[in-house]
Amino acid sequence: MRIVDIREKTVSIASPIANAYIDFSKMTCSVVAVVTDVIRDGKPVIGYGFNSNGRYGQGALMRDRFLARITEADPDTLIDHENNNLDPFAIWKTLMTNEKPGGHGERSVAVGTIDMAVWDAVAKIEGKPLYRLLADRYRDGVADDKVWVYAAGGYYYPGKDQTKLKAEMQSYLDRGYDVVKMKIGAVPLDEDIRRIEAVLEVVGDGRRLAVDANGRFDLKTAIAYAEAIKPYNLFWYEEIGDPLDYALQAELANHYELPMATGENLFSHQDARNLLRHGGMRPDRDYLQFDCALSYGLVEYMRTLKVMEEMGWSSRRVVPHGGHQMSLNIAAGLHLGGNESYPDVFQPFGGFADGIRVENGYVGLPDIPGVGFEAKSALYAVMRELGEG
Ligand SMILES: O=C([O-])CC(=O)C(=O)O
Ligand SMILES: [Mg+2]
Repeated sequence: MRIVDIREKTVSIASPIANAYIDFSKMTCSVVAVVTDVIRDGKPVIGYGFNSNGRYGQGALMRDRFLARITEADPDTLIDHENNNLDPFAIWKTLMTNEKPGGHGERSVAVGTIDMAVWDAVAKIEGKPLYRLLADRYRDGVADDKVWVYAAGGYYYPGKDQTKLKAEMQSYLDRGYDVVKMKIGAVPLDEDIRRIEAVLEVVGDGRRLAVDANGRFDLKTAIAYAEAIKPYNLFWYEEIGDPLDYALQAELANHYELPMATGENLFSHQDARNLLRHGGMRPDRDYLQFDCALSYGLVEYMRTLKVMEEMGWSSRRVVPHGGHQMSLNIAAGLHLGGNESYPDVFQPFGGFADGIRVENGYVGLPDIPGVGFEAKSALYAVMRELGEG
């Protein structure tokens, strides 16, 4: 058994949307196909991955160094002999050969994307949905059969008035979501408050609305927003200041007792540990949003979950960023608290399997081998073109 080829391509996920920090007018994403010599149903098993959103495609790093490390390795060193399968941990170690510690940036995205494709292949070789494989291997066979998801959107874009914002949020509720999320921080505070109040007219209760500042605020602005939104009792207040400013995050706990969320721009278990050590995050109410696709993949994610456990955090406090099926599998298989969902943005990468409806805020997973990409036809068309083309 061996990996015979790894292919990558960069695709556009550009759109006119903007958060408080960036617009997505030039956003790209990498798609990876790991082609194996294992035959299932008469065809070679191909694992697929993509790099979530928010960081650009990583083709250059993959082509320059990561892909060759795998294709040049002795295939036998990449095999899990006990399970007669590929070994994602050995593959990860090979990918990270001669990489110094620290400075977890773009390479974590390149590795996270390849790792997703490897796990997809592993689950396909084993003939199980990935969440089932994860539960069987790491959680005594107990998987969640559905995952809590919230609808993320509420972006800024040209010409978007409150009528459109309200219609967007109403459409999420109509599609079965209980909690929605909107962007804040790109306009003055009083204007954001009017936007929040407009959305509250739709969702009814602050506990059904989360807000995301995308790391925009300095401490003074962060506190001003905290004071202003407190009366609404929102679901969470997300990524308030710079993702690496743990002191700012810690100070906010002195000004805002309600739930906060952060972590989507922390890309390693060491960074996650620093957040938990120094960021004042509260395990009884706050949420962590690490995204495996951006942060060295599931192999590293397991280390992050271990760090959390050692520091007294339940895995149920993690609701990953990224709205992708990989995190949905991790959520169901490793017992996270839920997953983000992008019902409308970042298509065809956002969203879950075709034909599985969200009901009362929960979504099920397709019963097919792998991550489930084949059950999302528009996404699978992009992947298949790379893997089989
Ligand atoms: O706008 C983005 O970059 C995405 C984001 O923060 C989120 O989904 O939480
Ligand atoms: Mg966010």
